[in-house]
Amino acid sequence: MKPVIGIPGNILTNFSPRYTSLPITYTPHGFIEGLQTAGALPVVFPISKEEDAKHYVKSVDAVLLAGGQDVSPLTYGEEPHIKLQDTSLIRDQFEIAVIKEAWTQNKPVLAICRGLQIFNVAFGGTLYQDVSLIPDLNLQHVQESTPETAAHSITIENDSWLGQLYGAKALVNSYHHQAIKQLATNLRPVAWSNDGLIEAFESKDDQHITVGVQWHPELMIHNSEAAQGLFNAYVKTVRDWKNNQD
Ligand SMILES: NCCCC(=O)O
Repeated sequence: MKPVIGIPGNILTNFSPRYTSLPITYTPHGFIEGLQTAGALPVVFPISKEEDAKHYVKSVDAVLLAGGQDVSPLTYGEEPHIKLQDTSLIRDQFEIAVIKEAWTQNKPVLAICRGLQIFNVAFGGTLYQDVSLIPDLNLQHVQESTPETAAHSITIENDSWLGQLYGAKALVNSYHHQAIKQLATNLRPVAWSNDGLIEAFESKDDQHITVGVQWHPELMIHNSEAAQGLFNAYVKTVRDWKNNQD
């Protein structure tokens, strides 16, 4: 059986000047294609009431958290900095409910870019609202080159899921202006950029399968075996985990 992977979606309100009153529920296609190529069945969860999160999570084998808007600082007790960009509090609230349910139901989670950031916030972590607020920042984290191009290197913990996949070093693209400040206590950092930003985390305990990455593998799947390899490895992990549950 192919594993079913739920992706909390987003709402596009301005997809066409002719249809301004026709909001569209969507997720970027790279996440769909990466999972389908890896042998999974992706489904999109529409932004919904928080109490519905448990039903959505129960209906799938695993979750993928996609990229998108900035996480609202109201979710981690801060006021909006002047450099904060577009936010969606209803998306944040539903995704936090999905994340907590996935943790409670012990379902694997792959969290990408904003997904990594909101997973961290869901369990009490905080964010830099803009990378310019980070002391000693010296890398381009919003790359000027095209998205399928790797922009900087990361150093990876050997003793981690990502380390098993990539080894001690990898090249990644970079499209984020927010970043992890305080990491949630149930997570451990497993990859860093050369200027010290957390580029990936995993769960601290052995019971939960959680992988968060700050880069965008879904934008590199046509150009990088390593990028599609992340989706392949995640789907294999979900399939193995599912077989162990049966
Ligand atoms: N907008 C939130 C995810 C990417 C970023 O940090 O810019």
